[in-house]
Amino acid sequence: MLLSTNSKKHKVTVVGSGNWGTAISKIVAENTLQHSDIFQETVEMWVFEEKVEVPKDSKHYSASDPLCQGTQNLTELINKYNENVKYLPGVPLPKNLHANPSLEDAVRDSSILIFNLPHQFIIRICDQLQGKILPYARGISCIKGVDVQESGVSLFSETIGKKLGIYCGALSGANIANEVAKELWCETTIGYDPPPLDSKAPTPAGGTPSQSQVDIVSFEHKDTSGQYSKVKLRPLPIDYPPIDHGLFKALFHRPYFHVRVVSDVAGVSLGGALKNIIAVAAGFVDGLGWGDNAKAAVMRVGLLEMVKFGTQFFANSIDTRTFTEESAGVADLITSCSGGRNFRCAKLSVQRKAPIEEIEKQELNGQKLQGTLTAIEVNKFLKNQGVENEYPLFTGVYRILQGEMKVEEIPKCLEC
Ligand SMILES: NC(=O)C1=CN([C@@H]2O[C@H](COP(=O)(O)OP(=O)(O)OC[C@H]3O[C@@H](n4cnc5c(N)ncnc54)[C@H](O)[C@@H]3O)[C@@H](O)[C@H]2O)C=CC1
Ligand SMILES: O=C(CO)COP(=O)(O)O
Repeated sequence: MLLSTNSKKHKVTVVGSGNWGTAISKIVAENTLQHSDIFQETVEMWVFEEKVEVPKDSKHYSASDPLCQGTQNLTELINKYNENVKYLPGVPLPKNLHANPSLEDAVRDSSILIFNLPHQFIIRICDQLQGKILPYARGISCIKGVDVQESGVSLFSETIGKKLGIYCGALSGANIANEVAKELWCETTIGYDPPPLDSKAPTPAGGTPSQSQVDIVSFEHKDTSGQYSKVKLRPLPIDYPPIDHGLFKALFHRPYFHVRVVSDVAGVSLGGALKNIIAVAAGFVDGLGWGDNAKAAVMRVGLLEMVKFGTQFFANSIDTRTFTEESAGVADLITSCSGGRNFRCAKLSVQRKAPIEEIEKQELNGQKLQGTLTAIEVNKFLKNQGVENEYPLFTGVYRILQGEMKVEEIPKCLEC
């Protein structure tokens, strides 16, 4: 347990409750109990409410239980059974995790916000959150995707930060949610690098000002088009424990979930987004029965394209060693190309000769692929930049998804 002399405790909310959203909520709720001197024990998990039936093979199913009759609100089922019977079935959740269908209520008074939902939904959620969160909250984005707009591409950690006026870091790694939820050992990477503190702020006995002593720090986001936008970062009131690398380790590290905290938010975010395109390619070649060598070749070329993309478009903010040295890079690429959903659905789409969107609907029970959308979004950006041909694997995946290229042509496109 970390010792704290601060009078206020951090309240933590997880925005999202899918497969990974629920697994991360479990981890965080275990840690708020363990570190109850710095965190409020109850963790709020915002749930996009939907009607769900308790499956007949669930251990909770009983013909005499009114909650097992017909469809019920997912939040009620989660709170009654301490299990997300739809998105993380069979995994007991801590009792201090509270499923909340109201976004506004879930984030009220939370000083730490964890964003964990499919990337296509986050912008709308941020719009709904504006003015509803503590102005001095800090965020961590677990989202794997990039935000492509007319002006350029930005990381979701940046987009969230800009839209909500807060600082937001990122968490990503080789973390297939079902394995993590079963407490099988793995590693993850957290990127957190808030802006330098205002040196004019009063300092204790000549020391460096802590986050809580600074009035307002403005920091700049720059997207790939070179556009700057200023965000005023509100100070954390002095009575909270400071939010730093140590605090995030306390919040996320578990004996089965090993956390490394780094400063390279761009590397952590981009690695998680781009590897999903490569996992789709790996699934395609595996679907043809081409074996592990072909898959390894796709991964090699994909890793090079990840490094090139980071160097070309995020030169000022990225450390591309994150791709080769951290869980958020090569390790995530390997696990995703071995057993991730993007890989599995792409493989089935080739085997069944069916569009991948159809497989997604048939196989994932409401879970969402990120690689297919990301391939389309990244392609739009690369086209705008006039460099589509410099990324043959990313472009090949896009063309296959559009029906403009055959999976069998992947080797040809990698040689050109
Ligand atoms: N599942 C995994 O193994 C891992 C996933 N990730 C990443 O974490 C992020 C979240 O993924 P998951 O939690 O697995 O999600 P998921 O793939 O399970 O998606 C289902 C979630 O989307 C929500 N949803 C559906 N329609 C919505 C709407 N209109 N508005 C808001 N939410 C809606 C559902 O309520 C449900 O919570 C993604 O970016 C993913 O790439 C990262 C590591 C592991
Ligand atoms: O990101 C993941 C593992 O780290 C999961 O990838 P999928 O979304 O392809 O399952």
